[in-house]
Amino acid sequence: MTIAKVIVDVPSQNTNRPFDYGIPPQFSGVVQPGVRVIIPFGPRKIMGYVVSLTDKSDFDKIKDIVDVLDITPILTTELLQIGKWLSNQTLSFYISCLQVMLPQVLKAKYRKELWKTTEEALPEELALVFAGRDVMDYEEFEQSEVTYQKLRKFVDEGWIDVHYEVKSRETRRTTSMIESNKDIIELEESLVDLPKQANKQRVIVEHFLEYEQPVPKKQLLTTLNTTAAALKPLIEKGILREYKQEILRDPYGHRSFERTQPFPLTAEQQTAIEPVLATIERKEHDVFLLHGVTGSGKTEVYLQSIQRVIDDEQEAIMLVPEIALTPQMVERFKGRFGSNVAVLHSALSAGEKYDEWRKIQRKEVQVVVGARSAIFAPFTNIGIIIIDEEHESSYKQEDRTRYHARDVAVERGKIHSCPIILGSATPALETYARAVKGNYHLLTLSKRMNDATMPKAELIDMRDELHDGNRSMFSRVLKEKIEDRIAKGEQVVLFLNRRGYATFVMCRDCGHVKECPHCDIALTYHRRQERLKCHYCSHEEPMPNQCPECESKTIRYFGTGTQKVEEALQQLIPEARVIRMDVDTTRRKGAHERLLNQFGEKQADVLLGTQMIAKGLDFGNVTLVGVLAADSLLNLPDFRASEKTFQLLTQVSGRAGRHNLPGEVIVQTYTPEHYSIQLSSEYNYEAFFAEEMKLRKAFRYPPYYFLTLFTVSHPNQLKVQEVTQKIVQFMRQKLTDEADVLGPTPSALTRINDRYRYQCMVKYKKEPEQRKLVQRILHYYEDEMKQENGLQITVDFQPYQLM
Ligand SMILES: Nc1ncnc2c1ncn2[C@@H]1O[C@H](COP(=O)(O)OP(=O)(O)OP(=O)(O)O)[C@@H](O)[C@H]1O
Ligand SMILES: [Zn+2]
Ligand SMILES: [Zn+2]
Repeated sequence: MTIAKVIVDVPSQNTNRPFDYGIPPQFSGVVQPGVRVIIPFGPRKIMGYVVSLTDKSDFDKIKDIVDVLDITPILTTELLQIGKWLSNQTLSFYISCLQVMLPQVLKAKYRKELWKTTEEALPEELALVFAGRDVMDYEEFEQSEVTYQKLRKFVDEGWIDVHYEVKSRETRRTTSMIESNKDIIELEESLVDLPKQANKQRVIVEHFLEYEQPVPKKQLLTTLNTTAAALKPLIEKGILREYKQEILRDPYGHRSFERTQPFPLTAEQQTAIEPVLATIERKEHDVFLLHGVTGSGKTEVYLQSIQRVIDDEQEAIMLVPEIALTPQMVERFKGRFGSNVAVLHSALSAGEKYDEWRKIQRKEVQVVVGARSAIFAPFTNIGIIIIDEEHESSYKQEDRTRYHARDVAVERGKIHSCPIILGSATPALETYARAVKGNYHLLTLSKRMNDATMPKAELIDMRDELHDGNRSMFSRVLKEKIEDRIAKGEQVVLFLNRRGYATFVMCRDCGHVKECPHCDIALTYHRRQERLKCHYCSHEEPMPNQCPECESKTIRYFGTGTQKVEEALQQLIPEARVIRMDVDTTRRKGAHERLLNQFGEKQADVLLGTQMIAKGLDFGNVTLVGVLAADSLLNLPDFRASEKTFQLLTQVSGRAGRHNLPGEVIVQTYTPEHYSIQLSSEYNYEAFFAEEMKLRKAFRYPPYYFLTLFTVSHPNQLKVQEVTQKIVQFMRQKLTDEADVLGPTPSALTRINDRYRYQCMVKYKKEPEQRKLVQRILHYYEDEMKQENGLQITVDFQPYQLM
């Protein structure tokens, strides 16, 4: 094998295929599929991934690989195959699909430099910026007056050249180790040879006479209460040896986890787990939907299924939504499987993530618990993949490679011939429909643990409150019940949906709302810095002290942020001890954990928060859950709005009465008659499913139809309209009559970052030609899309964000 097929690190249509490179003799045997290499590409050197080896190339002249970055492949052959599949599924570039599977630090960083390529004096304009240097940073050059056109000209004329230097961001942490370099007898002899006054050296040598094992330098010096100065002569004389050993950063290293034993399963759990265990045993692929009400013991079923896989010497991937990856959750897995677990989530630093990933790669663990991207864990012998809260939209990646972790799981499950468990109290409509049809295997847990009942939910019509003169954001019932729990020493969870509840700034005189100058969206007021920020671009500005329209001084912030709720609650019930959990209070590392611990230790009566507290929390003393504005999600322009509302209300309600004390839920709403609010308060998933399916059928939405969403953006509004119109026409012409092609429509967020956005939505049942057609569109616009700040067309074959 003398030729490597390489996917180069250039995401574009023309380079979206393997390129052939020769393997020079010094790298033969080292270059294998899945390693990263440095290759010449045009005038520069870049990184690429070897995807296969071959003996023959169709090209006469090929260049050689310059360098190899990995000794062990970082992508398994299976993952290379998954990458290819992903690229076909999502129509993303192959290179992007390979990179999405790897930790951040393994993606190369390039330093761009300008090199002087002549001995002659540079033209004046250039000489000015180079200021006597031969090499300069490209970024610095960009700050200068010289235009890109001029740069181009200078390069063409041979004065200067653009150089790329590939830098790996990979960092490894090492520690110094000390070991004896002699056998026991020689050591004893050296003891005799030591100068009389060298007491410290003597102590060190005696240590190694007693203990043979290598020991970390730091530890050695502290236990023997000595310094490096005493060690140095011993190393110089060759008695001891110092070497570097890699240590993996362990984000949970400072914590010890109490080991837990498997519970004897309840009859329901037993019935649910049996078919899963049987599938593991037979090494078969199957997809299970574990539909279990909140608190029914789904996690215990996961844990025991994983245990079986470990006993079989296989590996397990456990996905949980990012926001549910709480310390409590990690503890449950670490508690059962100890150091056999790697944890991957976004709160870890890039280095920590890389080290957790390497534990998987080096086969030091058999289990990974992580958010979406953990689905690409480089295990080679997977025995089960579990996705908890499978309905969560965070399993869908929303940029570049628009994959859904659920699809990747099923694909990997087929390759590894292993079962998949999708678990939820409120499965996605698509998933439940598949289970009903028999494509997935339905398992049900209908009862809560310890015969606890589902908490009784009461709907409060906030319009009545207003009529009766209560202008506060707390209904009278909710206030009374909070006071009652505080008196009894029980705890309360208050939930506020963040979406649609940002605090915006409005003038009370003229109604003017302060919007972002670059996006069609109201700015959000950030109290601590007294500034207004846009959540879509980075724009920010100070809070104005008068209205820019009418100059009135009555400009105020509106809306109900968690901060405002906290203030209102403190006014209403001054004795309440409140812990607020939102993006602001949990930004600092470890803050999340600290706040939850405080609540668990009953240092507060009320836990007030956003989505962050809706899932995964298991506190026995919580007997009341209050939902402040149940309908805030209902009004989003999204066909899944009702489904999301139902899911969220069910999740939040599930936090109450989980152990011995009975729970209660108060749901405040302006639309108590809405079916998703009604049915969630009755915990009736089946009825909700039936109702929602009728609507989906009538309006031709998933799961009855598939959707493809094109989003076109450009700084010029006319241009966007024109391109979207063309796409609509083309798709209408080429697709069958069965497909609905809708548009061009302005997106719900019509302008982001000074770019206008329009969309075209295709609803269809079966269009085998569709991907080819989309590819033709992308090809057609390729040149325009390459221009900086030019046209952008994104295509999503499974859209979740419709804005
Ligand atoms: N077989 C069992 N015997 C005794 N206790 C159990 C058993 N299975 C689970 N539990 C306990 O019951 C409680 C609820 O279980 P668990 O959290 O697994 O439910 P869940 O369905 O995952 O809940 P949710 O979806 O609401 O997070 C936990 O405290 C768990 O330790
Ligand atoms: Zn005004
Ligand atoms: Zn903006």
